[in-house]
Amino acid sequence: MPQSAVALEALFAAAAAARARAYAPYSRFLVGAAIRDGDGRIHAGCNVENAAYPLGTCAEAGAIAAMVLAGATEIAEIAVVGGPEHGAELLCPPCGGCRQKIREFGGLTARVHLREADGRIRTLTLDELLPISFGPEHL
Ligand SMILES: O=c1ccn([C@H]2C[C@H](O)[C@@H](CO)O2)c(=O)[nH]1
Ligand SMILES: [Zn+2]
Repeated sequence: MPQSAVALEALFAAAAAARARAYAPYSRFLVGAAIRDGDGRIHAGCNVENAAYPLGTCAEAGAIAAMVLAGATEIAEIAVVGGPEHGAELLCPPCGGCRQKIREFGGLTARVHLREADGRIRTLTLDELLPISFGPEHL
């Protein structure tokens, strides 16, 4: 079934609103992510950096934590937006660690939506972003 453009717009709007809350005083690269769970609910997160640099967390991790706190454990789709604080939005693909975190709750079929600098939306499955991956069913 083709996805409604309105529903996708709502997911990107939630990701952009989360990005506006990002705490990124060190990289000054602001990221927002929004998940639609298996029940259609949206959960968002932003990156949160730390003076002890490696302790910073990605926006996707924040959105996953919000989803789990809300009682959901299935990622149907996730939108990610990012870019420098004082500059145009850029394509912001999830880092390797975030791909694995999405894998935990989204399986191979979770859809990952990214937005190009020109506004064009690119959609990939988790399996395309993280082929031959390790997941909960291996244990
Ligand atoms: O998947 C990613 C990759 C990077 N960042 C954040 C981490 C850091 O705060 C900033 C620059 O790496 O972007 C995310 O939020 N998600
Ligand atoms: Zn990440």
